[in-house]
Amino acid sequence: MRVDFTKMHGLGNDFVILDGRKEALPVLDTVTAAAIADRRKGIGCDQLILLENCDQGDADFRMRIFNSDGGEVEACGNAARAVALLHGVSAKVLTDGAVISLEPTDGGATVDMGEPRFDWQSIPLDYAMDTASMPVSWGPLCNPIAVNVGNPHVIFFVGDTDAIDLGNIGLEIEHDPLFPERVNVNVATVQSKERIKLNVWERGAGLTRACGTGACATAVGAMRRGLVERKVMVELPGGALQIKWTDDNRILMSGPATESFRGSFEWSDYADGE
Ligand SMILES: N[C@H](CCC[C@H](N)C(=O)O)C(=O)O
Repeated sequence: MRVDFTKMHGLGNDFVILDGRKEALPVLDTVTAAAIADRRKGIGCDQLILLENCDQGDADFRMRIFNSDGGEVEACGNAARAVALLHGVSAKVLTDGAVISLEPTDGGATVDMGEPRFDWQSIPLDYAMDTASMPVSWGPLCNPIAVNVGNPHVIFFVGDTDAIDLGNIGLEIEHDPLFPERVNVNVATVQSKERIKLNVWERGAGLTRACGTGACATAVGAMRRGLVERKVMVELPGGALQIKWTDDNRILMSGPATESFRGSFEWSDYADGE
């Protein structure tokens, strides 16, 4: 079966988007997702995004998210903006993490990512702990905050995020038994009450040029510690996102999204054993 795709990115965090809403696609399993996402033998992307029809409540459609390791996860902020641009009009989208609201803007989108969760069971952690100031450390990284913004994040605030070799320490923290569903690792520097500099090691994808949910989690974590205002710019290697934590406890993320190209592939070239 020949399948069409759209290649997109949000600040360099890139996606292959498959739209199964008009024509049902074959079942997408972990092995096939990883093969399509593979940058050497596949099309290559940080996350594979699958759009599907859904009859759930007020959602217009469903967005499924597969990291480049093939694992299906709950949330992807940059992909949400890309899907908003692709869809072209406002929409409510069902994800495994929450029903999110997409609002296309000129060259990007604003996404209501829902409410943050801070209790240790919602991150989740393996045992009870104060998620606002965790008494743990890995090398130079210590005393993080943990937030779930649909997916799990741990955030370290340091003096200079670029001085931390996240490519070396990220994998160890991602797979630490403290995080039973693994974790996205954020290392941030608060530059002012309105600006944060951030690098992210993503669960199931490694270092990426940007991480929308990481920007959301880091901004809310910094706000929770009183380090920044409730509207901040988060500067990632690929560019900046505006994050706002509203008075009614919603996280609003605004930023660009870009369509790179469109193409098609033979499903059997990537499916396992088909
Ligand atoms: N690696 C993340 C999913 C993608 C998040 C990131 N690409 C974003 O823009 O939010 C996870 O496993 O939770």
